[in-house]
Amino acid sequence: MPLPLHPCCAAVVAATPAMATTAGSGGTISPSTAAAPPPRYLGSGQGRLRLAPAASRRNRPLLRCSASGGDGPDKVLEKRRAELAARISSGEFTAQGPGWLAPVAARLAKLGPPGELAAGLLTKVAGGAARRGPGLPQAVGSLASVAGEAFFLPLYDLFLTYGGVFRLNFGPKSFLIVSDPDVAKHILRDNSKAYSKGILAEILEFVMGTGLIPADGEVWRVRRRAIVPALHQKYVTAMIGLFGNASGRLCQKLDKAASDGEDVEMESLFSRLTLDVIGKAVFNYDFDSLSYDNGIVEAVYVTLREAEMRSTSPIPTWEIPIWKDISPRQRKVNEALALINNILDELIATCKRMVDEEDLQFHEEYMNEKDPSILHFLLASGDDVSSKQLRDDLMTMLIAGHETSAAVLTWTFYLLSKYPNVMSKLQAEADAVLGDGLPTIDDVKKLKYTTRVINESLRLYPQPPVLIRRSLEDDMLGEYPIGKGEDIFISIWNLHRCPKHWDDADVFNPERWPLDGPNPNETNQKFSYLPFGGGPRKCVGDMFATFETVVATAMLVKRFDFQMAPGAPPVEMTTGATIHTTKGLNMTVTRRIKPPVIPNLEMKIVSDSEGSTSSTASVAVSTASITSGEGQQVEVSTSQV
Ligand code: HEM
Repeated sequence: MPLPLHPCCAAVVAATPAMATTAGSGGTISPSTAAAPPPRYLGSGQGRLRLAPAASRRNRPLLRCSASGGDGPDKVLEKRRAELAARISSGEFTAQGPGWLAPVAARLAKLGPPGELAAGLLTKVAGGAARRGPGLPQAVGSLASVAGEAFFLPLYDLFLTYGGVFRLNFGPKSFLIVSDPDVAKHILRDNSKAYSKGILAEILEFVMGTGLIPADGEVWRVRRRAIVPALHQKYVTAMIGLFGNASGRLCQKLDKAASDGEDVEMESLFSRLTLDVIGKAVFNYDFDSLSYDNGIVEAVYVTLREAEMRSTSPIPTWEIPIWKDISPRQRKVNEALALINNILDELIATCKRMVDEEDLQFHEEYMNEKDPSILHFLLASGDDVSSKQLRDDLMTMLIAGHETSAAVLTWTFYLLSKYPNVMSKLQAEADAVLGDGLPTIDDVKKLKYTTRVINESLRLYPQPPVLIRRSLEDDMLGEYPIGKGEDIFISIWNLHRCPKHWDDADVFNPERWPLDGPNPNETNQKFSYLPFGGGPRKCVGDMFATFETVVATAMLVKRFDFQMAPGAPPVEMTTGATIHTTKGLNMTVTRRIKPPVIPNLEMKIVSDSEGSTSSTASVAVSTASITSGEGQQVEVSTSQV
């Protein structure tokens, strides 16, 4: 999920010409340019991930837009929207038929009456071929018309103009863009059998094979039934220790950076954190990427970046017969895949031996204490599956559970740096709930505000921002008939920012979710909020991912203050399966200062009958305040002794 990697957007990006925008700190929109080399950050030298955001991503053919600068995301989006809205209302995007049709028909019409007749016929035939339902609103896009935008941003503006279902024509390609909650529910839940993963499955085949995300039909049904039980309550609860351990290792790294006065690039650190977690959780492999780089970590990233590249490349060079064997890039990818597959095969073999030697009593909440991984559960359950399918499933979960959680943490910390009042509430909760040891399940249940922060971060930055489907038969989307073979993008970004559904849709406001209310999900939000999808193909790792991100966030904010590093490049978005930054999330991390205890002594002199004196002090620890994030005064403690 572009990265098509997770469940979704590969196709969006593949099908949509690469576009780029950067908004600088002043909130202006300008074509993206390579920035000056960023300052030195922890992880920027030796030991930095090869996917290093700063250098290598700058040249990647990804879609970009800005999320930041001093103005914060809201102002940038507002300004950009105003500009695009003006262009939309000028008719720039409005199409009467498929995008390519209008210019061709116009040229034919210039040829006189026979040409006019041909133009009329062409419009009729092509209109039918494009399966336009009556009145289905249409927009036409081109590289030039939306240059400088990330693909989901123009989709938002077009949604405001053309409505919850419209057709977007890009050259000869055409997509249906869905931003209406009822239509999303219809596709994802009520009539889900009539839709497949379409282009997504094609692009991810090289890495996920027929793993759960790209799989369709019977393969998907069988694998889903085998895998879902593995993520039972006891397993997810046991994982909390793993989340705490990995987050503790990250804290140590940050502690060192704080001592050394080095800024840190948080996006790649979050990527390492979630890689370490998912490796252990899915197949009991310790990547230990937070401690050092090794060949396998490198191989995982080569593979991830390749999937990302394929999702954004207009020409599928990897399918050209000779090229794919001689291209150094493809050779590297093949080597990386071979390495990962070998390791997975070894892990499967080791786990099989463990299961064989075990005095096995399999039951619903079965879990091996030494190896609680999903792989162990699957083998112990007697899952009758080929090694290739098992490998595909493990690889799929590795990718699905890694990039998404890392992206959620990245954008959460970005938002926290912009909203210091939220940060201080979060820190107050972490102080109150967490002790010095690792968090327990009871702690996690008490971290209600932290959970709301994650819920709200996922609303503003859904990972992935778009889901992909293809219609397998004729259907009705609301009032519009559609044909078989339509490629559909369900824009979670649009649903999550729809001004009709959300007050102050662009504002990060965890308070919109009451602490004592239910955890927001697609059902109680009527498909206006679907961070984990919905219907039968809903994410299998939703609870896992929520606990993981809650534990990491609480542990980090309890120990450190986070601010954007001075002089750091503005935070810009690139879109793949998840939303990445283009140049990393460069932050200054400082150990939190414990509030000074200021005794408020009211001395009373007391004389006893023998004339000696003593003093009693009623001591009140007064409220201390420290300066947080962006200069805001934060109340940190009040207590009576
Ligand atoms: C915050 C982190 C995560 C987010 C935001 C997220 C989001 C999603 C979404 C939106 C879908 C639906 C895709 C679609 O309908 O096309 C999905 C599917 C899936 N996710 Fe996640 N996910 C996360 C973490 C995880 C984790 C940790 C795992 C594994 C342990 C995981 C495994 C999967 C799988 C296997 C599917 C495919 C399910 C199917 O098609 O039956 N995800 N995820």
